[in-house]
This record gives sequence, C-alpha cells and structure tokens, in this order.
Amino acid sequence: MSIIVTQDRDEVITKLTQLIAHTANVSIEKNGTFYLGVSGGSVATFLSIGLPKITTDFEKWKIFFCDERLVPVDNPDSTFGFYKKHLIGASNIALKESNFVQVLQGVTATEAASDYARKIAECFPNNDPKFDMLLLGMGPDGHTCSLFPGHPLSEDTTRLVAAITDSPKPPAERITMTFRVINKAKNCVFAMCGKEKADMVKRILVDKEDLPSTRVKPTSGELFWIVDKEAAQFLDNN
Ligand SMILES: O=C1O[C@H](COP(=O)(O)O)[C@@H](O)[C@H](O)[C@H]1O
Repeated sequence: MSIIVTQDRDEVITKLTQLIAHTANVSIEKNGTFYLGVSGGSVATFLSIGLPKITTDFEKWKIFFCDERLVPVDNPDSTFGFYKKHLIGASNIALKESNFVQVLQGVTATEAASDYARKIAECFPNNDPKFDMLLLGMGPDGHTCSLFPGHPLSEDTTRLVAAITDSPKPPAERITMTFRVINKAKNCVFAMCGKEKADMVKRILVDKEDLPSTRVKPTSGELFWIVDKEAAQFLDNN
C-alpha cells in the first residue's frame, strides 16, 4: 500500500490526476482501453477540477460507477448527473456521455444492479472484471462505494453489483460494486482531504478496524491512499 500525504486539497487533486493519467496512458498503450470506476461525493469534485488538465486519449476511456444513487439524472444527488454537469461537454475536456456506462433508470434497484453487473461483465474476458483503476471515496463512517459498516452487502461474494434500498446515507436506494469486483482491480485509489476525515483515516490505516474501507485490499493490484495533511494528522510521522 502507498500512502501519499500532501500539503493541501489542490495537491491531492494533482497527485490523484497524475496517477490516473499515468495509469490510463499505460493501459491504453498496452490494451487500447482504460477501464475506470469512479465514485461520487468529493472524488467527483476532485475529478471535475483535475481531469481537464491531463493529457490522454479520452476516446479510449470507458467509465463505470463504483456506486450510484438511484435518482433521476437531474437530481443533485445523482453521481452521473454531477459528471454530466461538470465534465461532459465542458469545453476544456474531450469526455463525452458515451464514455460513461450509465445505470438504468426507471426500474427497481435489483433490476438496475443486475443490468449494471451485465454491462460490466461483458467488457471483460470470461465476464471476470479486472478494472484498470477504481477511484474511491471514504465517508466519515468508513463506508466506501455504497458499502456501509455492519451492512450485509459487505459480505456479498457472489454478485458483481448489488442493490441497496436501506442506505443509512440518503438517498436510500443505490447500487454498488461489491468486494468481488473491487478487490480484483489492478489499482484502487482513495483520495480525500480535511480534518473531518482524520479520525476515520487513523481507524482504518493505523488501527485497522474492520470497516468497509479497510476491506479494500486488491488481491493482485495496488492500493493508494492520497490524503492531505489534515486528513493525515493522526498518522505517524505527520
Ligand atoms: O454517498 C457516497 O459517499 C462516498 C463518500 O463521499 P465523500 O463526499 O465523503 O467523499 C462516495 O465515495 C460514494 O460514491 C457516494 O455514493
């Protein structure tokens, strides 16, 4: 695991997007594609600021959602809605709507999850997803994607994508990648900043409490934590 501590939020965004650009360009060179999973919340904001500054062939990017809130795209809680508003079609970036693999609208959470699992599976050999990179956030309770502490979904080892209809953080209905997908990724990257994350960063990285974010351990990939010095304040040597 690599823990990168930065001076501030701007540097979190710079380090994060440099790492994405490097991984994307290596993947495109090797395989002709870059399969990326993105999160909502603060990670989405980081990407909306940082991605327009990188040099890459966005045509080769296929972007999935690590989790998505089941609300209409024009609802402020929609993660795709955020990317649509802030990145797609922006004059300074060549990302298009067709780069994003969207979650089906107007169906039940279970149907949306099965449909998304199929959309993911069909992109990978043997229907076995190995994303080039997953970009993850961590909530103040230690959740990542829509995998919440104590929720049975964290134990799901069968499905690729699962539905949740009782999310403790609104909105209640969501779909989420499971650890079966997350821990097969070639790179998992947490990025965060601010003192409100500091206690949880310590509980995960130092105390190794059994929380969803602690369970992100790619079996044959790399794990990165990019945190600013406020979020890292309870780590040793900070
Ligand atoms: O609800 C969610 O929360 C997490 C963490 O969000 P943050 O704003 O605290 O970074 C996010 O990663 C996830 O995608 C989202 O659905």
